[in-house]
Amino acid sequence: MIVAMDLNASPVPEEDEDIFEEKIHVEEFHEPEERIETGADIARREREERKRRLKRERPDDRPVHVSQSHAYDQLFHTKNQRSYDKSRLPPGWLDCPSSGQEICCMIPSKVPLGESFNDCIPPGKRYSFKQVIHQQRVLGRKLGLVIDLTNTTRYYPVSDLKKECIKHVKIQCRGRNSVPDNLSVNQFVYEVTQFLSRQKHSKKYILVHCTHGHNRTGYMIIHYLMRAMSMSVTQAIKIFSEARTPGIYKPDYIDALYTFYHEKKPEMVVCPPTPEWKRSSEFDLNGEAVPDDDDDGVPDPDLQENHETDTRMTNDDVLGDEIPTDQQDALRQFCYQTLKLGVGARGHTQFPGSHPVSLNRDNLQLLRQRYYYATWKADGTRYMMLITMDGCYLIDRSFNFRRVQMRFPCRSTNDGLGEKTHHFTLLDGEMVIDTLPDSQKQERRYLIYDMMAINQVSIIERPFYERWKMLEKEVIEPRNHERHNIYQSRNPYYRYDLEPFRVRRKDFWLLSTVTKLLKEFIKRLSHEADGLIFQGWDDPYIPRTHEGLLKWKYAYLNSVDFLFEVDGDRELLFLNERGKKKLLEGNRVEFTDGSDPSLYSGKIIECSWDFDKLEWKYMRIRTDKSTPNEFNTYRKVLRSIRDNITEEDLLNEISEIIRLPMYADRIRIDSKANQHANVARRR
Ligand SMILES: Nc1nc2c(ncn2[C@@H]2O[C@H](COP(=O)(O)OP(=O)(O)OP(=O)(O)O)[C@@H](O)[C@H]2O)c(=O)[nH]1
Repeated sequence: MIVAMDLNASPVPEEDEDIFEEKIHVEEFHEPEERIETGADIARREREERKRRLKRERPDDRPVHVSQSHAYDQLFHTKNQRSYDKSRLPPGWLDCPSSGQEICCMIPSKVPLGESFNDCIPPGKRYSFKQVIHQQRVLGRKLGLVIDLTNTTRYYPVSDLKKECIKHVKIQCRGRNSVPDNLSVNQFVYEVTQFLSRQKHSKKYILVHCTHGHNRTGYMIIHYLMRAMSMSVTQAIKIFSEARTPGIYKPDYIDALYTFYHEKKPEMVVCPPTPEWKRSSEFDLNGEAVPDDDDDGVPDPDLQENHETDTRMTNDDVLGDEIPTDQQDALRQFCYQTLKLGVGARGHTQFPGSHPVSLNRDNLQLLRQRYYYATWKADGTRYMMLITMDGCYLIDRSFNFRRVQMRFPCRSTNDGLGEKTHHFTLLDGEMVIDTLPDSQKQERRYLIYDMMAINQVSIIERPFYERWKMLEKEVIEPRNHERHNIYQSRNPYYRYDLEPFRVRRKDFWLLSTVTKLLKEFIKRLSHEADGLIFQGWDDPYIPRTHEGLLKWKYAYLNSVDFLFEVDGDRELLFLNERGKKKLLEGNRVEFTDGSDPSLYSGKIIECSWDFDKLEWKYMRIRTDKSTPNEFNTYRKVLRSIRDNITEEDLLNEISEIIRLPMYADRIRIDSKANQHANVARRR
């Protein structure tokens, strides 16, 4: 084959670049015109200048080594400068070792190139799926899955794999200066976990590849190791670098792993230099810098933006990372099973958390009949939280799961710290933002008020006081213990202070302290509170509406969440009834800030009742909710508004209750039991 080489032509953008397709598009469909330099152009120009400078100032003054294979790379690279031939070789590919050692059934590999690349590759260097399958078979391995992390589909036809009954999963990652995003990482870990859990009789292997099988591949495999096994980032990096020498060679990727897992990078950890086969491919035959997907030139603007930290926190901030839909379905099922709920007409789609009812003159009597404790009603955002070994999930009111990186060690059984972490422990609580009074510094805190499962065992039928005590002993204490003894733990580099929020168990008090709670404690809180919760001390956890779980709010804060719609000149308020929209006739809402109502159309708005004007008053948009309140809830709130139990009414009622013999007896029994428990613990 004769190839005309133009050694002076400027370098071509490399593989894995969507801008490549865009460029063709621009050239084909647009009239040539004078172009204003865009941000991307400037970045590209600066990157090229930097490369040229780098080349001039190579610190060790090494000559630019151009291997024979590299000459091949360049030959075809240059050949394709004009034609944008789909069979360009990725730079450095020929000399890059094909695959590494097995890590938990995963084989890190460079991208296999389909038969259409054969003209560009000398026979001994070919590495298509034909060779991959053969090489692995010689090593006694059968492939069952290929995870492809490249940002293009041009390297091989997936039909090569179908013929061999090998599943192909594409998780498109950009490479270049940015690490794979967190959703892609979650997808990768989920695919590997699912594949391995389905292995029955014969063991099958997973080929993981990006372009060269080092940075993106290493980043993903290390994430898997971190989540599947209990180890530190340093250990996981070492395992990968031993299996695929030299491992990850981009410092940003290594730093991102430490940051993600909240670990301090030990000083002894140094990023390996770029391998020779890669380094030489950074320069073309003309000595020009070649930008490519493993370029570590100009920082990615997206990454830079993430460093901005001085934004104020709000309760509407979206926390955590999206997870694959299939994984979410499986986790939803676990919640339903734990809470012993059948699958209704709407499947597992409804948020199953326990919900209090508003206090009215009737259910106020419950406080006399049953034994209650009280707490403040924290006004942040409601989440259930599912802790698993491979991640911790916040579950919002729309029953959506998002992954957050947190650590929850189990109570130690033999004094060794942090040996195991919780796995399928389900909690309920409220996320609040504490503002420290002096510095105005904000801290996000998850206040846990219930526990429904511990390490896969449902405990919803146990009385509340047992669940609450267990929560302290099994979740809070081990975490605090490890935090305060981190240097003796298995991972002394873990930094709890870098987690996205702090964690605390919510306190509950005897009814006799409600006056203090209302008049002093709530005022001193550093987060919002909008009333009180009365919790039955012996109650099981009741999913959805719990008629015995009572909330009291100041009447002016009693609120309903409506779906608001504007239809022509009509403003409509809707509620929910059995999954359908129900129009509330004859009700209107006033937007006190004078804003245009059409701005709120289609939104869920929280409204309180204006006693003077006898109409609803807009409070805020509920971004955390996708449906309005149930019609039934609305009726209860209305009743509570009408009954208008004032602070004075409530305190009078409580002062009578605490004088009842039933209440005093129970306190005596409880405090005796507590004394016994304390003595036993001290022994
Ligand atoms: N069970 C319980 N709930 C609490 C506690 N502290 C705060 N809450 C919150 O109180 C909420 C119920 O009160 P509502 O006033 O009905 O809730 P809301 O935040 O307005 O939400 P919607 O009812 O959906 O409008 C629960 O969803 C919890 O998030 C607590 O100690 N126990």
